[in-house]
Amino acid sequence: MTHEAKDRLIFALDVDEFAAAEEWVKTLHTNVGLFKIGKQLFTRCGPEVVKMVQKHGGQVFLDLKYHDIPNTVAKAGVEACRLGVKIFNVHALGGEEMMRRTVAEVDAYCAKSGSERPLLLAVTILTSSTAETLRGVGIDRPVDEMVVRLAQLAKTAGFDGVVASPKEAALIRAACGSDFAIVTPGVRPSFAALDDQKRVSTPAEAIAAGATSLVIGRPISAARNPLEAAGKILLEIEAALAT
Ligand SMILES: O=C(O)c1cc(=O)[nH]c(=O)n1[C@@H]1O[C@H](COP(=O)(O)O)[C@@H](O)[C@H]1O
Repeated sequence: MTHEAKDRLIFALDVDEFAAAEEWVKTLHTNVGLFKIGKQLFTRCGPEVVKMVQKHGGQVFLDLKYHDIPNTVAKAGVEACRLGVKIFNVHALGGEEMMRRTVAEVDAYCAKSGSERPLLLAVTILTSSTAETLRGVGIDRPVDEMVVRLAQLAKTAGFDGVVASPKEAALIRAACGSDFAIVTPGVRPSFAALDDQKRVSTPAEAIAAGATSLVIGRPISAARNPLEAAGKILLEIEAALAT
């Protein structure tokens, strides 16, 4: 496998125990470059679990989806830098000022400390949401319009990319240009179940639409042979990159 494909595969460590997380990292690190630590695992285990992934040679996507007043999110972002994570994210719905302040404080911290600057991603509209979900919170716009609008806002604020459904990757690529990262969850290889995801694509479709990395959890963790499932996904990513 080339590093190219492996570094585009992000495994969602959606487990509640340190030992289970470590087992996954040991099992998958040959086929997976980045491990996503989300709210469940981080709330249970804290920064120690970030260090554990790094100790095994994996890189960390800290998926805490910050959404708060600008000062609070910017300061949380600096703490994410201090942990040495490769990627962290916020909700684009937190607004332009929240994102701008975060970029400014992260840049200042990294310049001063000499640490590598993480990739800053903004979540657009969650892949579990539909037009009905948006209407329920008073947003009467179509999902794809909101996604593009939030992606453009993130780019204007200085963010490196977005988290979005692969269904909207092509629209984001067209609106935000070629050097903007598009990280897509909601990816389901043909061998996997949909679970609670609603707007999904296969790995090949996601890459062809312009996704730069894929976040995949249950299609790997629920597979009979998870390492083999990750390997099949890598092959699909490689084939899509070659076309
Ligand atoms: O930010 C995310 O990672 C994320 C955003 C989104 O819109 N949808 C989404 O599913 N996710 C995350 O991506 C992962 C998807 O996991 P699976 O559905 O098991 O592949 C979960 O950890 C979600 O929290």
